[in-house]
Amino acid sequence: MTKNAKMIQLDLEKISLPGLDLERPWMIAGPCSAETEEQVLETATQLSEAGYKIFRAGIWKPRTRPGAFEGVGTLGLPWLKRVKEETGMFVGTEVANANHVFEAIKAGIDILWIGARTTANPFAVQEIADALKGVDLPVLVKNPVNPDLELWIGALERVNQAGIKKLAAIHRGFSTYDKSKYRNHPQWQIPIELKRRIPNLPIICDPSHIGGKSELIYEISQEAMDLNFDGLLVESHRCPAKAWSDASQQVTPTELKEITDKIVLRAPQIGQKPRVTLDQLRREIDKLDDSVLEVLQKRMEISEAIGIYKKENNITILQTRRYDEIMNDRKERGAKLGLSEEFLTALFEDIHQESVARQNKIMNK
Ligand SMILES: O=C(O)C(=O)C[C@]1(C(=O)O)C=C[C@@H](O)C=C1
Repeated sequence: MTKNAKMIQLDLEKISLPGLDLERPWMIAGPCSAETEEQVLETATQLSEAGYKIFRAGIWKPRTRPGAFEGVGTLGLPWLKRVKEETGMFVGTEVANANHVFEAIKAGIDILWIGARTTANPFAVQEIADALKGVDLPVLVKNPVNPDLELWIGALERVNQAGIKKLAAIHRGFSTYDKSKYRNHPQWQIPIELKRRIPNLPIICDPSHIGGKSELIYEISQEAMDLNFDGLLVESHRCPAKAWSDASQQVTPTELKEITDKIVLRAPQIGQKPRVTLDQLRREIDKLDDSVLEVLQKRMEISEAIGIYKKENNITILQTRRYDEIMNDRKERGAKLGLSEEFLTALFEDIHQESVARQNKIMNK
């Protein structure tokens, strides 16, 4: 990701729903999938009683493997209509093709979103964008499954160019092959960079898909709020254990209420008073970062010297045993300093990659 990449201009309007003042954090809650009319209505009623105003339910579910529950399809749309009529909630669902868009609009759905697997496919996004021409609904675009910010921005641009101005992004984390505590790694730097490049674009976090487990929803939601996200899209089911899809990441409406009540909302702007100390702290960080840069530059110089030695002596660039030794030692010593293993792994992986790249240049000069 290039940090000095251009700012993106989107023609955006504040997201609004008739009669609803969207306050931070906007909450969109409901089951992963609409399963039965009764399950939809009961979950919505419980959520509405807990104070939530926007209901979500998946009608069309792209599943990884065939044979899994793929959603009830258009059969579920009248159930969402009943949710609107009986609870007064607004309703939202995911669309993955033009037909879904037409059906959802016909059924009076208030909010549409594009899922991660769809965002990864520009043809599919363009088809949806074309189907949305002339529509004035809020549309949310999830990040693509792979950590590709340009692809995410491209999807937002396609929808915006179709005339959708009530646009927001949903951060649902990124697929990884590595084992981690997350189902989809948050890679917070990507939504942060999105916010930097399109400052007026609201971003909602989907802690259910990032965490993959109900126990992680609170900490991910809190982190999103501390990063000044605008809202949360959370999966909630009347009985998570019996859910037909994503059972482990759903919470009951009561549990969701406990989670949201615990979230601390911090001010997005820095006030006048703490400014002095904040400025001082920032100067200290500036000085420390100078030292970090100097150390990195010195390390790369040494790496280049090793590169010359390797070239002259016909030795391969990659030395896995040494790399392993470095990783284990830095993680062990870093842990004693209170630095997380995840952070150190990513840091030393990046350093090693840059070091290898420099030696590669020398080798092949
Ligand atoms: O020790 C070496 O051989 C180096 O070139 C240094 C270094 C590193 O940057 O840490 C780089 C490449 C190797 O795979 C292992 C380690």
